[in-house]
Amino acid sequence: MNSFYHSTRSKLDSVTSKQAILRGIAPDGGLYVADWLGQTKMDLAAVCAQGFHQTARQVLGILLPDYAEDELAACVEAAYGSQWDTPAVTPVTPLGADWLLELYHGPTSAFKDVALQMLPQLMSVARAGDGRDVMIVTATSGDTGKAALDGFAGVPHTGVTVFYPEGKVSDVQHLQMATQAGDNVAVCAIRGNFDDAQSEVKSIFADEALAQRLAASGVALSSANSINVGRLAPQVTYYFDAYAQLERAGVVKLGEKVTFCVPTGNFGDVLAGYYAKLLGLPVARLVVASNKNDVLTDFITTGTYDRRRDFAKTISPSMDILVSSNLERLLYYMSDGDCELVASLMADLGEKGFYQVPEGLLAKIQEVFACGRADDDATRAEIASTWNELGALIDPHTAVAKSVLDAVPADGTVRVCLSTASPYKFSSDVLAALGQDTSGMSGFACMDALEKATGTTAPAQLSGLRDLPVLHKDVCDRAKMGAFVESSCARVFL
Ligand SMILES: N[C@@H](CCOP(=O)(O)O)C(=O)O
Repeated sequence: MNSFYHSTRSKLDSVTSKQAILRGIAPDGGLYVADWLGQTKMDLAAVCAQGFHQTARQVLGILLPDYAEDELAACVEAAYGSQWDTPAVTPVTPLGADWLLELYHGPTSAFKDVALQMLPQLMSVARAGDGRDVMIVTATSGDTGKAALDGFAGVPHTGVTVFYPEGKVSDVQHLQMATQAGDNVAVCAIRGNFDDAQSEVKSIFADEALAQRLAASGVALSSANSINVGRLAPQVTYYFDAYAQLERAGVVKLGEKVTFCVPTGNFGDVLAGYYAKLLGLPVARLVVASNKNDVLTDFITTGTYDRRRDFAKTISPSMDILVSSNLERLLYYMSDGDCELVASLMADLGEKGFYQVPEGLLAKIQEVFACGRADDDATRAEIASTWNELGALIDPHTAVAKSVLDAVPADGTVRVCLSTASPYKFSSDVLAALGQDTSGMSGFACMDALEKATGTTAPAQLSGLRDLPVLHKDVCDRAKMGAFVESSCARVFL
């Protein structure tokens, strides 16, 4: 069996998983995919009898086959250690009749930590055989940025540059990034939205002249976004581990199907669930939950992906995305590897702003994926009812998913709602959703009031932000992002 990755848009260029991780994105702008995905299955009975670490080693062993077992074992130990506030890493807890998969127990209080505590380990192993310095260039709508900064800060021969949309992340998300210390980090706000940042980052990766100038100094660029297969693969683990927790608790019988509801903008988190299904996890449905930027929900309903719509700023900012990168991978797998089709759909998206998939392809997608949307009012109502009726304090992204899950007709399956961030990253919106007047209150006053109102405690890494100096104040236009990356490389590596 071949164990290579290639682009979603062409099969000509085969690379190992280490090379795919180092590159981040394929040279033709496609995303790395593997035709052998799904040929090797996880042993579900074994998964149910073991913990998160062992499952992580096995998932990564399948998805990243050119890493040696001992390399992966070391990566897993380093990624999932005492920086997590629970040894379970991603515990599953009851949520009324459903279940909550808590993904926010890592150092930056968001699900991104599961992959971004791992990616620097994977990158370091891959880099050892390559020799170049690596600058990680990342676009964020709020959570990926801080998780990438935390993961890569201080990693030898590696730098990290993060771009976020000015004024479009929460106060806490902003401070998490703006206070990040480290000689190898750079943070810059951009005038625009997340899509502007992500599109420009992709243009930077495709800029051959820039690549040559950097190569002359021994520097290569890579990505910490879910376009990088090294970001995606670690996220598969928590789907299996959640299933194992439910099986051990007697909630599901071995082999019984489970539904997962995932709040998603860039489609990475829910695609990891699809990878888990391909690796043998009994998945009934993957429910895609959108906020007002409901381009994915429209697509799964109609087969037309149309980004020509107003970009909405919502109280779930990490999902404020209209160009959803990882859908490209799903199109590849669901079209049985039709690179030509994927390339033409992506060309349509770039040139016309929309594409329409063939009916048969849509039907295949709808067999696996359900969808729904929740606007800000529904999100606030869900935060309030989940707290008042179930005693669970959830963040706005989780509330979007919970609201969507509540609206999906019950089919008798056990249902798991992915909880992607700590509510304290969005203290003022969560406090307001609970009915408190937050006018005139600072973000930290809201955090304190939320603790008082609920008897819960903000993670120390969030409440401690108030004592840290702001180190990053750069703001630039989209057109200047390439120059910012180049100057970051010069500062970090030369
Ligand atoms: N929701 C993300 C946006 C980028 O998505 P990614 O999963 O591709 O990194 C964020 O919070 O930054």
